Amino acid sequence: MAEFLFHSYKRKFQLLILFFSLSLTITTVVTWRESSSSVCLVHTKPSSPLVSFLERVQETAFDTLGNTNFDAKTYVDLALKFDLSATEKAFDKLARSANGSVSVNDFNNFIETYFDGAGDDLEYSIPGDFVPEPPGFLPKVKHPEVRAWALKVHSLWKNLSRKESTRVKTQPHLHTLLPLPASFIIPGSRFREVYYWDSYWVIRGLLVSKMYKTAAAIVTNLIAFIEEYGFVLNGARAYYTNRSQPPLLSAMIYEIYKSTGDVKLVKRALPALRREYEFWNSEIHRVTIRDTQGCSHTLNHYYAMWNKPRPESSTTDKASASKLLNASEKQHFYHELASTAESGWDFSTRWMRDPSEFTTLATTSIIPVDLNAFILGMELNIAFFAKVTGDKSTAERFLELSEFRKKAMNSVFWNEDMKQWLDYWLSNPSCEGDHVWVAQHQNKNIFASNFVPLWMDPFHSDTSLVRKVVKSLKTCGLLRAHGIATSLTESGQQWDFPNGWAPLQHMLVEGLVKSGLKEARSLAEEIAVRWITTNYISFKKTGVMHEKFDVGHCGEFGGGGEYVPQTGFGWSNGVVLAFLEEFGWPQDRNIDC
Ligand SMILES: OC[C@H]1O[C@H](O[C@H]2O[C@H](CO)[C@@H](O)[C@H](O)[C@H]2O)[C@H](O)[C@@H](O)[C@@H]1O
Repeated sequence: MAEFLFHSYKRKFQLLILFFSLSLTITTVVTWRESSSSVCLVHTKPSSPLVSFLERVQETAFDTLGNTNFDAKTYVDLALKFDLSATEKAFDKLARSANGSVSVNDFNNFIETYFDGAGDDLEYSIPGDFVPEPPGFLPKVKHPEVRAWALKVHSLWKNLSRKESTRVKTQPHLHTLLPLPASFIIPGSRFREVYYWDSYWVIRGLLVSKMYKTAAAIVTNLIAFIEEYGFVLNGARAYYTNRSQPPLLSAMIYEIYKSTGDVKLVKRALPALRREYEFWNSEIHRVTIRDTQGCSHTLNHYYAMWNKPRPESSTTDKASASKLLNASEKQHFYHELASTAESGWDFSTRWMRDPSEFTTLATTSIIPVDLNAFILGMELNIAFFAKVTGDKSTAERFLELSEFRKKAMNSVFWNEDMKQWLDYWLSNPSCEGDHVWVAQHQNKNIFASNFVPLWMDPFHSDTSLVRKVVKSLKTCGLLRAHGIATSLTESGQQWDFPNGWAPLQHMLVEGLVKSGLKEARSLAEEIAVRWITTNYISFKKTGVMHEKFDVGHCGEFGGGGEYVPQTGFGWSNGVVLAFLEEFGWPQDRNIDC
């Protein structure tokens, strides 16, 4: 009887939810996530037949070629030479052994016959606004060696600039690469497509390089995502359509506008930004929490519309999930994996209930400090753009929203003892309605993200607050010989100690600088000098720019995580250029470890 009632209630509720889902701008399928303690709804996007097929190819590649030098992403980036049904037929005809492998020879022949290589559907394109030494480039960099290196970093935009081959547009069904209206800058190496949050720091670098058109082209692509999907995708691939990444599009447009005064761009972007704002505030990303005074606050969390292995890491995700017992636990874990990828911090102990157990990832049960700081920034930027375009009521509405969020962040995240903003763990899964704030649920572990609100105007303009935060940043253990560590936990995950990431250095440094406080600027410069030095020394040793660095060892790039360290690298280049623009490099300052 109880079971019957539960299922009939479940069906009615499901119908209700389906009705509401239709009104969401994103079309998702609603499924249930059941665990011993709760029943949650999970919104998921359907998979594309091409992506599902390429996952099978990836699986066979893994079984056939083994783990050495294996990168799962390569296989979902392959482009078909013939249509899917012909390719699938040939694949199904391959002779297999009991474990699903085929002979290396047969497999290689199949790949060669039926596919273009990963990245073959992209072409190098020298940006039209690139010049070897732009007039007015880095006027404060006087040291000849540093200047020569900065010019090399600037010239890397040529290596990282791509446009899609026309086939992507004319035969999109053969590609997982999504058709884009303009050319773009990629992060580098295996990341051969445009990425969302990486683009912010790429654009910061492009602005230093005076490449305004290249910067605007990137933004054009991201706006096109919103027009097509209702949000900015993690990256330009069919397998990234189930999630976004940290929302920084409005910040990109703000920076471009500041450099160019391009009102036309602002006008074009505004409706898209409002749509993006709706996406981040739709049911799946929204959490309501009541504070100790009884005030209700609305904040946001990460939530991917996916509960299967991530196609670009399918073999890895299945292996990680293998210790979980049932299908529902696996689905739950896959949902958390994809939601963590939405955070950009994939992966980190920050998101794990038990830092020693990867399968305890619980990102959707956390209200993250940095995400809410980014959305606060979005509210302020939309208000600013509305003002620029003469839309007074929108400007007022978004300013009011930013006030609400600031209050919410103060109530939910701020910890007066630690002088940091702390992520908040929801006491029950985020699917279960309103939450009541309790002090023990602030995550007391130290992460660089605990300082990200400083990047936002309402926080860095508060002098007494900045003084406290500066003290905390200096003493909390994150400040290392060669930059700010991501966390204090050495887990082997890439968004943990001892790795330092360019975006984290930049947000903290810029927040300190913007406060206008002398002591904050001097800490900012100290961090920037350490970071520039390690980037430079590693470049001298390896000839390339790296994706992440080991902040404990001068000139050493970072490691850990699920793929080998990558080079190129968009955001590292952007941050080095932005730091050199801000602080310069005097002739008499050595650059050495
Ligand atoms: O292939 C695994 C994951 O790779 C990406 O994440 C990492 O690289 C991105 C590009 O530089 C970066 O934005 C992200 O912060 C990194 O952790 C990708 O974004 C993930 O979705 C993907 O699963």
